[in-house]
Amino acid sequence: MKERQYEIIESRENMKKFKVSLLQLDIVFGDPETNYINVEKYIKKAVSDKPDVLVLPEMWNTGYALDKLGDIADKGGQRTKNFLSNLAKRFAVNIVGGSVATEEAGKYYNTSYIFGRKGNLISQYQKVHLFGLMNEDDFISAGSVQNQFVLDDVKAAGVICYDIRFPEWERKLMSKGQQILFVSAQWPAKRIEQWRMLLCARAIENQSFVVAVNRVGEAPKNSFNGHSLVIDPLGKILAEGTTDVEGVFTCEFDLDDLTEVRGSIPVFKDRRPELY
Ligand SMILES: O=C(O)CCC(=O)C(=O)O
Repeated sequence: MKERQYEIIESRENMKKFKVSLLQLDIVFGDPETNYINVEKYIKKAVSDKPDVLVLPEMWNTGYALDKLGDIADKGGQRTKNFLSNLAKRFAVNIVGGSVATEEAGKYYNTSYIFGRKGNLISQYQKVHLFGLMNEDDFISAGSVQNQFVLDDVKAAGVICYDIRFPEWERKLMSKGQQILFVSAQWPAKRIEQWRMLLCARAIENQSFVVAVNRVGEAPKNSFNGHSLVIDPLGKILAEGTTDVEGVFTCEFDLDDLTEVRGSIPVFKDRRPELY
């Protein structure tokens, strides 16, 4: 697999910067050993950009090898938690750990772990909306808990892939002043235009930055072509991984932009939740 260092599409001076590194990786189907090695390699590469946070894709330990979960799901998420905690601490970087297949008390989950710069577990989340088209609901149990967290002093929330088709869920997550929505995905190439549009809509309606990582590469039933995105609160794409080779791209944005956008069109204040 070739590697590509992505370009920063937009970076301005003199702003309250927040820097994100997106790891738009390939995932080897049903092969956690190879995937942990590859993720570590790309985390080491990404930290040279000195990001505030690293973001990983969905189900990066196993891919959607759902019928093998009995052998390859991470029991209690222990391996992944140790792995991400050590790397977060070693490089003093926040990590939005995408998601991994985990086993908890005989059930399987699509689980995300968020770590702070000291290697501390900040939040964990089990995917709430399971994707029947890829038979996820036949193998995986749904979570029911929100994923809101603070990275340094930045308020954020996280969801996984199919969750972005449920704007009610993102609205709920983003309604307490969250500034960034993180999304980790394995979103197939054939619906990539929907991915782009849904994410821009989530950014506009929640007046927040969206940082979304999608994988590249092939799985037995699907092809993936990245198009990881960083989107500003007006829905403008700041960075996009438009190539289907794996790599890291890093983007900086100005959190102060939120104040202006939220001040000029105060949608959270103007909502009529009593009607809907
Ligand atoms: O909603 C879609 O089109 C893709 C969702 C998906 O691939 C997933 O949730 O894993």
